[in-house]
Amino acid sequence: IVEDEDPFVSTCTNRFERDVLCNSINDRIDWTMKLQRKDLTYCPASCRTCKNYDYFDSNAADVFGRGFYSHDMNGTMYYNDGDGHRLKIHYDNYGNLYDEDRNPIHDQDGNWIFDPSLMHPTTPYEMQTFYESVHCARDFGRIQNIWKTGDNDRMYERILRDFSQYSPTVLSRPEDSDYASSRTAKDNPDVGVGPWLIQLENFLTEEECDEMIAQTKIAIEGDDTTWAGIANDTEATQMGGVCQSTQAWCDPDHCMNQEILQESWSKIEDLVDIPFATHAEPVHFIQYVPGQKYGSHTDAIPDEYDSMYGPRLFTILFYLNDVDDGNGGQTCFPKIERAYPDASNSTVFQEPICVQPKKGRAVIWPNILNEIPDDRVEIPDDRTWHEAHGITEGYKFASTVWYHLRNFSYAEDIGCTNIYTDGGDYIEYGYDYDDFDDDGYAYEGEGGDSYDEEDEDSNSFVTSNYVGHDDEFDELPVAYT
Ligand SMILES: O=C(O)CCC(=O)C(=O)O
Ligand SMILES: [Fe+2]
Repeated sequence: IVEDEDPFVSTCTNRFERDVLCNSINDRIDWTMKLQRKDLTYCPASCRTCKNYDYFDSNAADVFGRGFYSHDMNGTMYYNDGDGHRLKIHYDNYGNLYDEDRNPIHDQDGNWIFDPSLMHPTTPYEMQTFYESVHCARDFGRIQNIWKTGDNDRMYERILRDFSQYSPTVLSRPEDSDYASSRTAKDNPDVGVGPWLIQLENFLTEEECDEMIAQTKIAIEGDDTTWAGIANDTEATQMGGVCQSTQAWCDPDHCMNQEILQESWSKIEDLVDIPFATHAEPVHFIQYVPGQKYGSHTDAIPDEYDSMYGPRLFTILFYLNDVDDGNGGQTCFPKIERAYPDASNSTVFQEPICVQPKKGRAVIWPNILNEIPDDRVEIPDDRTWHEAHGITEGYKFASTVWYHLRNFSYAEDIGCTNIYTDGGDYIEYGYDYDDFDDDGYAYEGEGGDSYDEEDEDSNSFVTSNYVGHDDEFDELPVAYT
């Protein structure tokens, strides 16, 4: 039973929500502990969330055959038998109903009354879905957005104004920004029009870059990969071949705590003016060897939009080593419009904007639009799709910092970021029925062997982040004149 002092519970004033709903969830959590999810010892995030799970409002005459059941505001369930009797009732994991003395309740045909809407999820997949939808639902009342409409533009403008030490270059900017008024696509064909895209030089020091490379290698090669969502070549193939690099997340307990990297984190926090510890995802590392590339994709993950921690506001990509011009490795933005008038004043399109990897260089771009309607419905910015060209020799090391609209570390603390924190497990447990046996238990071992296109809809992380389609390139940008 939950404790009143629990801050999560105190927001749930209705005993029904607290005791009936929360206990029913807790019952189920036990036997899914093998999934290594955090135990749910408190009420779902808020009463608002609980209300979505108000099973008991309906008149259930059709289930009972006669009479109906109901609940009072204290959360006690009643069976109204149609003969004027109102009995307290209970139910079990299978939705079977019991009277106050825990005897089965039968309908007039002698069948034990059962309500499927009360049935507990039976497979880890169902459990996981239920757990996440209730426990990890967005809580509008208590979890605030860190940005409002306009903050997106303001950040890039502030970077241009206040961070000359990084020699910022504008690769693209909104048509109507203050900055744009002095430069248009016409008089500066190199500048893209649409989303912000800013390049910064020497943002990370040599030492910081080397440390990140060292940490990337530890995450990829070492045993200590507790927080490493490694997507290797084999899995890349399963992901539709888009992401053919080796990737890992910086372990919050080790990698993120490295002394030398504290300076990097604080520089990033100064740059974007949003708390790093709360709103940034643990840093993501990428290693490329010849033959590997990263196909066109967006860093915006649709399923995150309604999540507790919200979408990725922007991406800061850091290059950790130099890659010579001729050796590939560029990050390109094929959808950003870049145009200039030719002799006859009609519009000519240029090649996509590309950035060459250079040690310490950073590029920053938005993943959501400047407008945040109602301060709650965020819109992904589809213009910042990007791809990384393959390299022809050596290595390319890069890292990405993703900031979220809402508090990521809070969501992490209460077990609501498992698509990240379980790392490689997201494939093993990746919402994939095929990974569970008939009794609903996850198969031992590697898992992830059954990922295929059909699973896309049910596997939010893998598909929405990594699976892009080459025909994205077929859309010509809209002319800008
Ligand atoms: O390596 C690059 O240039 C791009 C990496 C990237 O797009 C990502 O990590 O999401
Ligand atoms: Fe990306």
